[in-house]
Amino acid sequence: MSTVVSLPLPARRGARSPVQRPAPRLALLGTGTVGSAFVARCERLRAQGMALPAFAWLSNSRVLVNGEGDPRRAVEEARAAPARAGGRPPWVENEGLRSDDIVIDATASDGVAGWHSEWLARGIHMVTANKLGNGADLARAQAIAAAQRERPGVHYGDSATVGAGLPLLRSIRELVAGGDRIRMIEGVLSGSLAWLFDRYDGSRAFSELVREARDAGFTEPDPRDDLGGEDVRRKLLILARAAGVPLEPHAVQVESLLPEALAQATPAQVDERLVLLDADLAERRRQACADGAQLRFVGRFDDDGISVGLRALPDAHPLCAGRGTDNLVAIGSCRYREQPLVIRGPGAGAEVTAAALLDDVLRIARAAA
Ligand SMILES: NC(=O)C1=CN([C@@H]2O[C@H](COP(=O)(O)OP(=O)(O)OC[C@H]3O[C@@H](n4cnc5c(N)ncnc54)[C@H](OP(=O)(O)O)[C@@H]3O)[C@@H](O)[C@H]2O)C=CC1
Ligand SMILES: N[C@@H](CC=O)C(=O)O
Repeated sequence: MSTVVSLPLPARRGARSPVQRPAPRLALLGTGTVGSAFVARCERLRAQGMALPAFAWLSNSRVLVNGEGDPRRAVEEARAAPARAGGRPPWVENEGLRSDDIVIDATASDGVAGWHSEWLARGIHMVTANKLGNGADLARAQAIAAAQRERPGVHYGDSATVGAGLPLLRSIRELVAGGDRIRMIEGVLSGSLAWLFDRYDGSRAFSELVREARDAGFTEPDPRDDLGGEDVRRKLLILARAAGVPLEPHAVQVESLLPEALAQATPAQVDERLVLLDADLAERRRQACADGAQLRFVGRFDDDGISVGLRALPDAHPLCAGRGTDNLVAIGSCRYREQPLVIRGPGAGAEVTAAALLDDVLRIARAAA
């Protein structure tokens, strides 16, 4: 067997040597469910021979750890770090990032989301699972879009923010870029609520299932963000804005599942107050069954408005077809006028979300190569 070795071509006389740009590095914010799954996936694929940028550092709200050794150990170290007393998060003063590095936001932090446009403006790419960049105040989403316009080679990877990487955002952006107009988006956009209402057959209390969904990593760090409709509000805003409709959060009518005493609970009180969900949901389920219907938490955007809430849908309704954490979303447009484009698949969980983050990282790294 012969081995072919490619030798560098001699530089042409007088030709300028290409400027050596340092290789992009990864900086991970968040070492919880999604962040640790992201590191595990990177290191698994790296061990299989995939070329991936190296980690510069990893950080949570308590500590920043150098990622240049074994990033899995760095995650363990970060997760074991003691609580930090107040003040700014550890990465703020010492992030040391340079142009072309890639920040991965695997937090649910509003403060971190406030930095997205700042990093883009500095030529640092962003990849995010955190929906508070494009799914919170319109001004913040517009600042992110403006920073991207001003730095055309700098990327904002947000596939993980809706459908945990299902090709929802991508499809909408491609339709719009092709001259289509999005007229309607309707569907089940919460993986945890999809799982809860798929499982909720009356044999177990709803609150018990919420704990299971939280422990499985399907809910937001605070499950009230799912139960109150906030998570679906954010996702619908992200989709609507991607469709070119610049909506403010208050434009979304949200029907929350949270009783007042649970909505007002401190984080430490949430677990014991989850039982307050049970009576109302048991009654809604009983009524739905009597009517030959099923409960589904649905978001809808169209020319008449944008809303989020629990619906009792006939058993045969297409939105009742999802199983487990499936998201199931219909997109109506000028092109898809008679029959909507339908996208369905798992919409929550550490593994799919970590894969979506890594897909975005790889797209950026390959574009930069
Ligand atoms: N779970 C899922 O299926 C999906 C989740 N997502 C999104 O992924 C994100 C992360 O979710 P998940 O992993 O479940 O959440 P976790 O609560 O498990 O982890 C959150 C992490 O963020 C860290 N963090 C919080 N504030 C800061 C800060 N200011 N600076 C640095 N780190 C900070 C926390 O650190 P500490 O431990 O020190 O508090 C923790 O490590 C969320 O935005 C969620 O919406 C998106 C799609 C699907
Ligand atoms: N909590 C979210 C996780 C993914 O975005 C959900 O339930 O869908």
